[in-house]
Amino acid sequence: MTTMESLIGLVNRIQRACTVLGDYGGVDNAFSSLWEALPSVAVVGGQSSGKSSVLESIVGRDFLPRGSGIVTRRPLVLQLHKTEDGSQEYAEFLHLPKRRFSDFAVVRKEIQDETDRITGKTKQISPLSVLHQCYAQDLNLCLLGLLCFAVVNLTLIDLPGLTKVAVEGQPESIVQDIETMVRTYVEKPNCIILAISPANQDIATSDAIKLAREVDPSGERTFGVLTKLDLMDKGTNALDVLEGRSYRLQHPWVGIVNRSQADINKNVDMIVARRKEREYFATSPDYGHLANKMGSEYLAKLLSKHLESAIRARIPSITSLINKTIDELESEMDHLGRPIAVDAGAQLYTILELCRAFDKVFKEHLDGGRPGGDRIYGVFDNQLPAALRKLPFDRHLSLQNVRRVVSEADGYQPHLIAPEQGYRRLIESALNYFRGPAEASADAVGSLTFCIYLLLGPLRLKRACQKVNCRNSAARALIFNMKQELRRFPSLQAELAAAANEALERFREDSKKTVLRLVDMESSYLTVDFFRRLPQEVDNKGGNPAIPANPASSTVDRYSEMHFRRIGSNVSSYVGMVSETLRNTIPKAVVHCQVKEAKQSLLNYFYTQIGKKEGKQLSQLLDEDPALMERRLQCAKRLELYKAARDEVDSVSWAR
Ligand SMILES: Nc1nc2c(ncn2[C@@H]2O[C@H](COP(=O)(O)OP(=O)(O)OP(=O)(O)O)[C@@H](O)[C@H]2O)c(=O)[nH]1
Repeated sequence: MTTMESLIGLVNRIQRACTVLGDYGGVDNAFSSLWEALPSVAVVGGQSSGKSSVLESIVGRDFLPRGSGIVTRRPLVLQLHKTEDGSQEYAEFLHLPKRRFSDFAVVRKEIQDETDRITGKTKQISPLSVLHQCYAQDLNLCLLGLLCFAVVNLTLIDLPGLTKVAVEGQPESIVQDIETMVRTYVEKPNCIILAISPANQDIATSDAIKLAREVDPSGERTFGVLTKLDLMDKGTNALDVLEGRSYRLQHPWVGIVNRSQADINKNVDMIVARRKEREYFATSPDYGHLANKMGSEYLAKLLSKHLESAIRARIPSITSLINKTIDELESEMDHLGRPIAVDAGAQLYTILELCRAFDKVFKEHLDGGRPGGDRIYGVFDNQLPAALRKLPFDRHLSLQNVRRVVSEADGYQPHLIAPEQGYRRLIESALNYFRGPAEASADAVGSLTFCIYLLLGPLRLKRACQKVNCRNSAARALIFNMKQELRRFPSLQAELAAAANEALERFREDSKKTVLRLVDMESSYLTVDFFRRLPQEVDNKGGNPAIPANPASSTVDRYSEMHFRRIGSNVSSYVGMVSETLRNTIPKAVVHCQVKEAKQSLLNYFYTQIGKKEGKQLSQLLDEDPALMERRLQCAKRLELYKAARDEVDSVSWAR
């Protein structure tokens, strides 16, 4: 295969891919228009100027509806392909993908029918294009010899003719509508314009030239084609135009003689028509000297050369466009996640993977770098000490209460030396107050649940991601991916949330029991040392408490106010000591029972829950949203096409 042929194949395949993908020009598409990077040829001109006839000549096949009045009512996108030697020629339509037409008369009928289907049998026009592909055996030896120079497989676009007035059956806006539609094709910088003007009209009135000049002021991509040379008034000729004197174009004008309406009616075939055209120029007294630069064959050759250089010039931008699209598609595929496996083993694997990812992110919440863990510390550092400080020991150890409790404990026989029972009762009832804050700490560490919400709450995705330390972009990506993955499977997500909450609830209960036990332990055995070290009763007359009092003198004051105050203050320091201990041990117990446990066994818990499920239940957990599945399929299809296009670009050798 020559370089040019690979290039041609590439262009055609990419164009076909674009059309299939809906990346066709004019359609606003996220994948930006690859189509626009590829050259094509559009015929533009007034109504009945001979556009379809010119196009047919280039193709070398009779397949387009031609005639007087408005014939072309929809843009026709035509791609020419070369088939393998020996295989039959055929045509295909995008709207009939499986059908091959080998009779070109039927092709013409199908174009007409398809146009009628869209526009009705009216004189209305439609901007929807008909994609038509023509597969010819060997374009160089094409039936009529017409394409003998046309080595490039052309993509050609036949457009409705420009008009000046709306005729019966057409809306007033039609003139503007046609112009707008034609403009959308020809204003693209990749569009090579065949500006068709009939020679039997003054070139100054040419709609084609007018429009071409507007969209291509430099004339780089405009080819002036003068049709109907044979219909000029006797004694006149078009030499001024053809030799560039009337209106100069960047590329030379090409004169054409197409089949007349009479020829069409008589079914004059293309071989005959081309021969007649050649004879016309060869024998024309006016154009004889230009004969080798006139006619359909020459036009095709000119176009081929131009197209080749246009394609070459565009290759770099096509490559980068393809690569950009592939990148976009790949990152979208990453977000959409892998397709779900069908067999139970792989499904289980997917689920367990997600559980693992969930567990990992959850741990990161606890260990730092993510919100959640800090809340737990907040409980230990603020909430617990504040609650401990607020306990009503002042009231409990008021003189009045101490006296009452001690007296009640003494019963009928007041204590002799120290109110042992009274102390115990006072301390025990004071210690009871610790139960509240202890339990509350275990509850507050329900922040673990908050972490679960951060992870699983469907609406919190953005917020959770925002909360993640901005500097830590890898962590942000991890949580985003995991949430994105989980989001695919609402049932699994719900199941995970339920399992996590259930596990955390169990850990919380356990932690509550443990902290209460800590408090109970404090009441079960009092620190003897504390009491041993207590100074003995001192003389209430202002004696130094550090100096042991004389027991004989102190008995005098045993039931005095000072005595009870001292008891209260001793109990208070004991309780203070316990409070200090609990302030340190409650966090340990909570972390041990809840946080550590959650970190260690949440995953196991998931595994046990999931392990109980049967095959069918597993697939129910992976009940992905159908819209997402569809989106992934589309993406994958596009990706495949674009990758194939990239491979083709890569495989084209640019050596001439
Ligand atoms: N004698 C002669 N007739 C021509 C020539 N070119 C086109 N015609 C006739 O002009 C009429 C219109 O030709 P088409 O090829 O259908 O023109 P068109 O511009 O595609 O028309 P619309 O699609 O309707 O705008 C037909 O009857 C053709 O036979 C030519 O060079 N010489």
